[in-house]
Amino acid sequence: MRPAAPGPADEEAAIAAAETLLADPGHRDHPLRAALADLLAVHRAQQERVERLVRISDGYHSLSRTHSSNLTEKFERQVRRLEKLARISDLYQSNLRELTEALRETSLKDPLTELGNRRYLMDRLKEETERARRKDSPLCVALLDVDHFKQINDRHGHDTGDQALCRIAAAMRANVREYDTIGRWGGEEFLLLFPDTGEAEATLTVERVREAIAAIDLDLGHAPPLGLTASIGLTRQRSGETYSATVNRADDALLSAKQLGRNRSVVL
Ligand SMILES: Nc1nc2c(ncn2[C@@H]2O[C@H](COP(=O)(O)OP(=O)(O)OP(=O)(O)O)[C@@H](O)[C@H]2O)c(=O)[nH]1
Repeated sequence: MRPAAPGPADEEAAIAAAETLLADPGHRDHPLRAALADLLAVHRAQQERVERLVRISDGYHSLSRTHSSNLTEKFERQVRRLEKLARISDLYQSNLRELTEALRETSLKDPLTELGNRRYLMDRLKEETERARRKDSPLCVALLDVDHFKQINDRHGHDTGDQALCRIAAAMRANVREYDTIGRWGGEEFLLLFPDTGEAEATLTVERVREAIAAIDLDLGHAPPLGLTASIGLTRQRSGETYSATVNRADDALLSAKQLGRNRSVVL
């Protein structure tokens, strides 16, 4: 069996024993005393060197621990800052999208009647003309003009005129299909666009709209209710023609309706 390796307690006991021997005046002239003193000195120097190395190594470890925890904190701070920036940028972009959409809607809407405005109608006319051509399907266009509207303004005031326009817009909205387009062409004139619709069906629709307008009684409060009428010109787009040519023919039909006595529709 091998003897167990000496531990720190053995080392301390050996040093104490050596020191006792060296301090004993009885061993002053012993031939091995000088060698024992040298050995003890060498041991102490080595012990000191080891302790210094341990201190340096401990210092280095604690320094590197501090350094790496500083780096981790710095990294986490940067990540938090980036996350905040990403959130701000997302919010900014969604606000910008909403604003752009609101601006686009406003630029295409008539503020009084809340129907599409002339710019919107031009876009729709263009799109529907192209679609009708692609699909070889019928497209009808009508122009509607309120009768004697100037008189309404002159006799009852501009606000009553505005109210009349809103009621007419509502009557139009209530009497067309979901995929028809209606909008304010300008002043007291409106445009109706009937995709995938032949002349006969479109005539029925514009007549329904005209009757609904004729049934409006505008409450004036102080005077008997005010009746309204409108004249309508309707046409079907011809093969290969531009939408402005179609609108011009609808305008001619509207003029005829006015000339024939108003409150009627004419198809050209
Ligand atoms: N209240 C109001 N009036 C408007 C608006 N836009 C246009 N008008 C008026 O509409 C009137 C149109 O008059 P005219 O073009 O002479 O037509 P009309 O009196 O309807 O006559 P006919 O079309 O021949 O039956 C003008 O007095 C315009 O000032 C609006 O937004 N509100």
